[in-house]
Amino acid sequence: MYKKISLEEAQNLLIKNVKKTDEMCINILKAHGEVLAETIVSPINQPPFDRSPLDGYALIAEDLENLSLNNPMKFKVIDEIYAGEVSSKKIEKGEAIRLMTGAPIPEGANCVIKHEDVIEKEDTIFISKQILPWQNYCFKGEDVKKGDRVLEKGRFLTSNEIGLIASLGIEKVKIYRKPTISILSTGDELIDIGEEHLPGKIYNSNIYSLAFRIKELNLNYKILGQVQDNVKLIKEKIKKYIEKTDMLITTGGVSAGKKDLMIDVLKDLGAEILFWGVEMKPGSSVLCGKYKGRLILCLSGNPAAGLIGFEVIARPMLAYASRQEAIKLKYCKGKITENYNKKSNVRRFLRGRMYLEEGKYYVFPISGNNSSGLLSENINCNCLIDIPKGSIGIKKYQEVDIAY
Ligand SMILES: Nc1nc2c(c(=O)[nH]1)N[C@H]1C(S)=C(S)[C@@H](COP(=O)(O)OP(=O)(O)OC[C@H]3O[C@@H](n4cnc5c(N)ncnc54)[C@H](O)[C@@H]3O)O[C@H]1N2
Ligand code: MOO
Repeated sequence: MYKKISLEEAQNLLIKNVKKTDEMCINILKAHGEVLAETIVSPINQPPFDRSPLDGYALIAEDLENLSLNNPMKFKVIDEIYAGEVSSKKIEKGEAIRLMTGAPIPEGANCVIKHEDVIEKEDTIFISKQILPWQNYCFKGEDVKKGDRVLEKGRFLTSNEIGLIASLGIEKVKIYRKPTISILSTGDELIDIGEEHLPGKIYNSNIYSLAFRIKELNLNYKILGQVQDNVKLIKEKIKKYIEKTDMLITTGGVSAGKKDLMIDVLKDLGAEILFWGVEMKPGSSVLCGKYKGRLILCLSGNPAAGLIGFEVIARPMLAYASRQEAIKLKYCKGKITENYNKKSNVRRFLRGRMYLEEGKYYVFPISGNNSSGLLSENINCNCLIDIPKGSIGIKKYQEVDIAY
């Protein structure tokens, strides 16, 4: 018999034994939602040249020193530059160059005046508005300088980061490969959706819940389907797929029934058993082994128990292995909005719905006093209420620990 361990011990054992994924180089078109495995240092100045933020005229601001309303200053327009072009001319005293937004500011000029603020007459413009040196002037490198560290290793890549990387002309980046988690359900009673609903059989919902929960955590999943309660068949399936995945999650066959075979499967395979049983409810029936360098986490077949086990046991390890801060299990305190009378001689996770009101968290317990943990209770659930071992019940508005 194995001794049950605490949830924290189980979390730590998984983190200690999981193999982090390696780095890979990918095109930025594929990098959205990935974690950066390198620090991005800018190879260029951005913008790469001094440029105009307006459609207008570049000139020497000091040429406007004697300007007054009655004495507009006159400038000779010597060239015209569109964005994407460069002028070969240098501005001298009394000269201006017409330029469009984004065009490089020509040599000699130190400001730009807006098109709307000048009077144009053929090759001449008249200005009666004061403008200062460096006004309406965008400097080379004012966004990013060549050699700047723009993004640090470990940064999660959203559209903002990818846009910035693209602005520097970087085509490929190094990222941490996202782990793939394969999922296998065991149970003679299981049928897949689309199959005939024969007596005694139930639809395999676990595989769907887990696959899409993994997807919600921004990780890759692979559905291996379901297999009967047969040690040989389960072993064959695991052997066939284990080296094509980063880890395996199975459901079913982990408690004390005659067909709870997962312990035999792992032992027969020669897997190292990390633990069997965690001091919590639901989801205490959970087994974990390590085989061919990969974790095999065997969750309870009971849908509620398996999913809660996945959240509190597997998620911290998945956040660590994928280097995603955002998917870590988070904790806060909040006031429970109903009485919960059930005594608990073991730590218990209760599904709940938390909300924020006037800066304080409240949590409504979805699971009732005698709930056996039904799948329908997952609808509207956005957190778990963490009830400590030895609780004699919780009074309305008492403060509780919430995991989400
Ligand atoms: N003598 C004891 N019996 C049980 C104990 C115990 O301590 N002593 N613990 C009970 C608790 S609590 C749980 S939870 C379950 C855990 O059982 P398993 O994890 O071994 O899972 P199964 O027996 O295979 O299935 C449990 C339940 O869930 C249904 N199921 C299984 N797989 C799926 C699936 N993929 N999709 C939907 N539903 C599934 C299955 O038909 C069973 O009804 O053990 C208790 N017994
Ligand atoms: O381990 Mo069972 O999960 O308490 O429902």
